Amino acid sequence: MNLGELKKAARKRAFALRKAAHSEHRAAASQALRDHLAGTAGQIIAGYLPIRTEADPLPAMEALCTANRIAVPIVIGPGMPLVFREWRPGFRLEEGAFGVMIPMDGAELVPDLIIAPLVAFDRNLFRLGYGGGFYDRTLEGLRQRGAVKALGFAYSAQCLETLPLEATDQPLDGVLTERGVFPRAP
Ligand SMILES: Nc1nc2c(c(=O)[nH]1)N(C=O)[C@@H](CNc1ccc(C(=O)N[C@@H](CCC(=O)O)C(=O)O)cc1)CN2
Ligand SMILES: Nc1ncnc2c1ncn2[C@@H]1O[C@H](COP(=O)(O)OP(=O)(O)OP(=O)(O)O)[C@@H](O)[C@H]1O
Repeated sequence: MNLGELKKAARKRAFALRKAAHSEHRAAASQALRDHLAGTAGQIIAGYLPIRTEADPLPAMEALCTANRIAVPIVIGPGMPLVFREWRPGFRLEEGAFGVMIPMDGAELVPDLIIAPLVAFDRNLFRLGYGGGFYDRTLEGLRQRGAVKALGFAYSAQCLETLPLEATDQPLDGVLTERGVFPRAP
């Protein structure tokens, strides 16, 4: 199998694991993220509006939005990094690329912290997404320009022993699951 096929196979396996975990641990994961970030102030935090069986960061985003500015990702085109638009509860939404909801109005913000959805992660905190390379390109660009932290948000069941990797894959700074922060393998 070539790399693309290996990634596709890992994605398929992890989707099934994520789906099972989502029905069992959804509330616990949302609460764990909320607890983990409690007390954060004065930051620009990129969350996301969840699709399918992604861990749900909305309770944390709602709790954080008074002391911080919250943004969500927007796909502006294939091969492009994501941009982030300000989000608050009640903002008018429209459907963007890939069926993801995006705010209709809101300032474009550069995040200090990115809460990244994912399909699978590994013990070295590498991440597998839907295959567009959007978070990889975004993190590469932001890391070149300054300090940005990337926190993966997932169910612990989405941890695979090894992920097929390529040179452009950007590691996360941490992964938060319903069981807390996942340790990087020694
Ligand atoms: N909630 C959420 N918002 C997000 C992302 C995400 O992963 N989750 N993104 C992260 O980048 C961007 C949207 N990118 C996405 C890219 C692909 C698919 C997707 O479902 N892909 C299909 C295959 C698409 C095709 O090629 O036809 C699939 O996986 O089956 C979803 C979102 C920005 N917003
Ligand atoms: N910084 C980059 N520059 C150019 N190409 C890139 C970059 N990052 C990723 N890519 C390309 O994007 C494609 C998809 O990457 P990958 O399979 O890792 O996406 P993903 O992490 O699963 O998706 P996403 O980040 O959108 O959730 C790959 O062909 C990869 O080579």
